[in-house]
Amino acid sequence: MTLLDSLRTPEDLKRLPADKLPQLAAEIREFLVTEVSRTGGHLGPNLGVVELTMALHRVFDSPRDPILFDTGHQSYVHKLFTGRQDFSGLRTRNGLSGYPSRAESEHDFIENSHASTVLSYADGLAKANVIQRRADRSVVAVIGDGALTGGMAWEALNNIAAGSDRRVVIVVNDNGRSYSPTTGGLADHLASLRMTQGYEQALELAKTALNRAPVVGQPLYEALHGLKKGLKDAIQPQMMFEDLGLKYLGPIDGHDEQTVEKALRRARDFGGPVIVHCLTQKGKGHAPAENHEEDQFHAIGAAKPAPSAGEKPAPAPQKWTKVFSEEIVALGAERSDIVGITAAMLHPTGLAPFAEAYPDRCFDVGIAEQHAATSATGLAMGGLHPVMAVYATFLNRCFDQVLMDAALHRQGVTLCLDRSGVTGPDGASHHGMWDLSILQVVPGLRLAVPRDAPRLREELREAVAVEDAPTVLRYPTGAVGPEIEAVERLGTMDVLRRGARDEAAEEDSAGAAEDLLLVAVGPMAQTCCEVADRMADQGIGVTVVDPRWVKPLDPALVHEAARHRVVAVVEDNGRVGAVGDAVARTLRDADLDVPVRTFGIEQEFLHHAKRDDILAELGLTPQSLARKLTETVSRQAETADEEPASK
Ligand SMILES: Cc1ncc(C[n+]2csc(CCOP(=O)(O)OP(=O)(O)O)c2C)c(N)n1
Ligand SMILES: CC(=O)[C@@H](O)[C@H](O)COP(=O)(O)O
Ligand SMILES: [Mg+2]
Repeated sequence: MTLLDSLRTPEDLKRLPADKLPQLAAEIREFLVTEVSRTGGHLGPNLGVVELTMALHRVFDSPRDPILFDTGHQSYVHKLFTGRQDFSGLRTRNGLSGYPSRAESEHDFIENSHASTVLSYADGLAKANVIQRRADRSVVAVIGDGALTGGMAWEALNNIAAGSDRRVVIVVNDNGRSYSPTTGGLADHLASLRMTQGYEQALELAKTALNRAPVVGQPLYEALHGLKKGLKDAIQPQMMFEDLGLKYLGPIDGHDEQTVEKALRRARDFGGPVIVHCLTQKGKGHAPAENHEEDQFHAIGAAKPAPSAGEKPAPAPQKWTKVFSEEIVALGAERSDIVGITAAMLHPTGLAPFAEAYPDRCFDVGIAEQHAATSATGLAMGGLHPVMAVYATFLNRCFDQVLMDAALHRQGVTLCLDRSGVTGPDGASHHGMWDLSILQVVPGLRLAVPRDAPRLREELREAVAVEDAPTVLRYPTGAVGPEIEAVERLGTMDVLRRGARDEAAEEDSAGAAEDLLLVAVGPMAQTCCEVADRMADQGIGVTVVDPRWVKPLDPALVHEAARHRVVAVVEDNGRVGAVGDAVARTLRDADLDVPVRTFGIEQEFLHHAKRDDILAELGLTPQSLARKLTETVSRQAETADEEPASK
């Protein structure tokens, strides 16, 4: 049995003799590399917090002292110490979440994987401890250097610093990276603090050497120490955290478990807000991760089965991100006013090639989507056309900036939302299921949902041509589907299939020449064409249209709807207030009394599982949609033949 096998609770860890901890750390790293390489997940961040998490659970008494993780992608080791060592189903249906999960353990608190929130939770929990006379308890918040570039973190620090009687231990897990090296003035300051660790070590060496030197040694060491203080002040003009009124401990080696324990005990016993600045390395102990320049194995995919002997590996499918990446580089060559903005996700959003081609025209603002959106508005006011690439779920973070900065000022800012719709293994706070709803209320904003690669290219070009309103494109994770050519374009809307109802069918009393108008939103076009084919086999006439721009909808949609018995809208977004509701409202406003059925994601928080499995569970498959719509059309046909038209 390994040491890791013997651990079921944090108490088991506390009982381990210190001299066993290096062996335990090695076992944990071997476990993480083996398991996460197979399942996929955040290998690099978790390899970087092995000793740190050991020390946390040996010093504090979780969950009495909550141990909180910002973003939560680095909580695998915490899970190992709190009774969860079966990683076989990590990030899959019914398997362990890749983030803390309150359903999994009392030791878990924050499930939201949106960065920079942990200090606010800690502030609240610490205030609750004081009010409820639990002031002897500590609240521990682990925040990465990347998450520390998010504005919320500084809002929280401002409040935490004001509570000298509140036991908040802030552990800065500083590995110098988000995905890429962390950017900005704060990152530089942290880097300069990291430098002092070098000074400390050098000084320790000097002190040891000098102490051996008779007589002259001690005074010389004092002089060196004074020099170091001067140097420190020179290099770090302001110890920012201490100026905020926060006790600062560090920087310390986050991989020296005993040093971390010692610092955490000091912090715990301080009795007020303390920052413990730990220097760590993402991917620590696994050379392929340590040496991975792009992101040190921040998030790796599940191992793919090796091709059988003689079998040629299938060509990698074209991904949505790659299509965007290529087109924005092409646009950058054609238009010198186009600039790129990322919130610490240069590679994952596909902006890296643009940044490589045009380094002066691409800005990584850190994990700061709110700043990104308003800075983009400033760039537009300054005569440029910014293209801001973010994951769809993180658009939520900057909704007010899109509304009251970009849209209110009618500025030509283009947002490209990757990972829209159901994403899958990252769970509830990562599914991009909100944007088609929340953006409906932004006056003047234009919203496109490309169905395939040519339409992404085409609609991106249409978007950057708009200079008096924000424009948005959204596309899903993973591989792009087959290209679907239109049979007709009506305004901005594409007709993909005309109903194939048998010729004998006359227009019914309601004037409907066709049975069903199927409005396919973006990539759901492939599913909807399959639905049309299935229903055609039942003799049901289905017209499939792709609006391309779902805001504003083209008036041609109303004319098409008037020729059909039923209208249905299928989208990969929460149903409430999304395109389906927009279509229904538009038809009502046109006094068109045609029934509208909307299909999408029920307005609930979705668990983690594979994207296709979740879409199937939601009924967003050709089989399920065809069955439901056949029933609807049949019912409507009976009703229409019984009642006079009211159109
Ligand atoms: C608001 C928000 N934007 C972007 C992301 C995507 N994201 C996940 S982890 C990460 C980097 C986090 O860096 P850091 O806080 O330093 O943690 P580390 O991975 O280095 O441990 C980013 C940008 C996110 N989770 N939340
Ligand atoms: C934690 C986080 O927000 C990201 O690391 C996310 O897990 C990446 O998702 P993709 O794998 O889709 O890029
Ligand atoms: Mg980091």
